Amino acid sequence: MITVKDLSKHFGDNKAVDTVNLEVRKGELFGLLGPNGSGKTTMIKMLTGQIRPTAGEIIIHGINVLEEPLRVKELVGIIPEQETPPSFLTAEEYLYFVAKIRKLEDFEEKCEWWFSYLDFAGQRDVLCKDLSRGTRQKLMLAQAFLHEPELVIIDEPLINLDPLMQRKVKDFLKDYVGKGGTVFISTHILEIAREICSCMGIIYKGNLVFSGIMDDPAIGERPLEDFFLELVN
Ligand SMILES: Nc1ncnc2c1ncn2[C@@H]1O[C@H](COP(=O)(O)OP(=O)(O)OP(=O)(O)O)[C@@H](O)[C@H]1O
Repeated sequence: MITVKDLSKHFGDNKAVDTVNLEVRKGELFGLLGPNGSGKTTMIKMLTGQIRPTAGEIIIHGINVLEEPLRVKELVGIIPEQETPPSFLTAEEYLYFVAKIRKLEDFEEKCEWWFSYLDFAGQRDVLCKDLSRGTRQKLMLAQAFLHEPELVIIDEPLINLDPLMQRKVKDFLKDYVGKGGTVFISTHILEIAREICSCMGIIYKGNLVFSGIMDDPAIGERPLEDFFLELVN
């Protein structure tokens, strides 16, 4: 589903991402882990066509992201880091707007499902600028999954959500990949990865220092935190 070859992004002398190679297969819930400033968001920005790499190649669903960014954006659901929906639309207007762009026909039913599942129907008529941060994140999750894309890429999926909503989103993500979807998340919260991801990559100082399944023999019986700290210290 995602193939990354020799991918780099340098900001001057800062090698934010440096010659990363990565494969994410269909049906995986892949977690990109790493300490602050290690290159997670830079990776996601390149995967989603928000910034151009310094070097390397990204193929998503057989499409070259650099050559056909719009085709990739049509196929993929995206939640960028700390993204906020347009301030001048209400929550419902925003979802309907996204549904129109995605050319969905039965969108009212789908929007209703999201309002109900994430329990924010009461805020549907509130302008996005006046929504709480958690409700904005619910809206961003709804818009990313509305067209049921084959791949969803999310920078910090559970940010600003309370424990109940975190539980619901985790269950939803596991269910989504169980039905054949693919989800790529970045997080610096190891417990999230341990709980929901089938595979993970660990990035440190721009280098991918580990990539494998969650019960990879290299991790063994150690707590994930110990394994992580050995790699990033
Ligand atoms: N637009 C930019 N210009 C210059 N440097 C940048 C830019 N964006 C990111 N960087 C640098 O690239 C490195 C990686 O940053 P990035 O945001 O990808 O890390 P991260 O792993 O997502 O961190 P965090 O967990 O703190 O969000 C950092 O050193 C950061 O300062």
